[in-house]
Amino acid sequence: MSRLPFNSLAYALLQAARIDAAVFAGQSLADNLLGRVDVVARPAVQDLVYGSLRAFGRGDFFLFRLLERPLPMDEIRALLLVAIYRLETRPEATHTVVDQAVSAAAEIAHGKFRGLVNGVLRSFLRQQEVLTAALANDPVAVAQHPDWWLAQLQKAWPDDWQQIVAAGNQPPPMALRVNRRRVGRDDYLARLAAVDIAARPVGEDGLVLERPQPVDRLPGFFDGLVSVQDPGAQRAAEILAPAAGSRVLDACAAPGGKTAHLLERADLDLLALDLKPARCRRVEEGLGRLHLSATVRAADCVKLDSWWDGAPFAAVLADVPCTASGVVRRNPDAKWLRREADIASFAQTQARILEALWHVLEPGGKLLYATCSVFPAENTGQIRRFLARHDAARVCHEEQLLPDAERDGFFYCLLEKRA
Ligand SMILES: C[S@@+](CC[C@H](N)C(=O)[O-])C[C@H]1O[C@@H](n2cnc3c(N)ncnc32)[C@H](O)[C@@H]1O
Repeated sequence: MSRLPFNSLAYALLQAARIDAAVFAGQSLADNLLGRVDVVARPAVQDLVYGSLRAFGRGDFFLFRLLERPLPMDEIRALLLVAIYRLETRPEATHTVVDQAVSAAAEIAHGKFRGLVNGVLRSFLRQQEVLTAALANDPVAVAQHPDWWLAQLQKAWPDDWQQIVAAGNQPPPMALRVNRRRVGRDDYLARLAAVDIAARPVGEDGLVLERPQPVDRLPGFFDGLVSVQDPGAQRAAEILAPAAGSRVLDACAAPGGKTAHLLERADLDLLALDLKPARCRRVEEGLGRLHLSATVRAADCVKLDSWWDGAPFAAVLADVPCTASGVVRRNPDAKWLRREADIASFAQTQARILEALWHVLEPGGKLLYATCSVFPAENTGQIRRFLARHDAARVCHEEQLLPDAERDGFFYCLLEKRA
């Protein structure tokens, strides 16, 4: 238990350091690590965690030069990274930040490292200009992505890799999907304007907000008028666009953003599967808020015997698990936790899922393969290998979205099974 007041910077720094340390130990932010933080401090902690992890390559560069010997404690290293991030991004009242970091250090390992934290942060402030100039020669520190990741991007996207990296280092934009069953997009824009929230249309149902907002500020959110969803993710329902009344499978559905979008656009006989029961509950909660309905089941979509009744589907969405290399700004931990070999391992899993789902698609039916990755082995490479195995498969549409100020990075390939 910490004795620090929940609204103090010291508490926020301490909690952010503990979460960063958990990430360095292999845990994912997706495991709701922020849930353990007092709700008063959560926005501040979230900013420190996401910001320091996005900038980890930079912070690590500084620490390597500031420390005389490696640190024995990951929580202290994380505290220094978080404090340096804060000092760099909000350079006012730097001495207060140092003092608050020292108070946070008092809560770790019986306060043994208070002097070290004080000394390292004060050296950082003294040497900040020189260290920042030196950073220009270190590609990992400048790009804030691991070297193998940069090499993959440079090979796949020789003209665009810098844009991809820059987008990955920014805080993500916040976008909404207007529930067209309940409200028109122009009407909803007017409702937002009435509460001083500026937004612009994107795609068929989307709105990008000028500034992120807590969902309780969004008119009608709890009544299902809108959902938070990236415009890149909204392309799935736009591309698959199953006809009203058709039998549709969403095979990797949780947390259910694309399931809901499909149902907002047409009345469907939709089966939503996900491997994990807890994640299936999130699909159900989302559908409940939006007043939509589908059959939701926890199942491994590859094991057809466990869930398939033998009746084929007219449309299948295969939004497969992937490296998430197109959405690093939303999961800044992922780029540091992943290893290069994960690309091949995801590609194998994806191939197994694609193979199984092809089997349940009716002749003449359409399957949309989707990833939120920018690595070709999971995208065009995957499809090329699939086409080599299946003569009846035809590509109707393919698109690779690269992350930018408006959208996350996604890949889509719409395949038709020739009758
Ligand atoms: C990219 S996410 C899906 C996002 C979702 N379509 C949405 O738009 O909200 C991939 C999901 O696939 C699930 N998954 C992974 N392997 C699976 C399998 N073999 N069968 C069913 N679901 C699987 C994961 O639990 C995860 O929830």
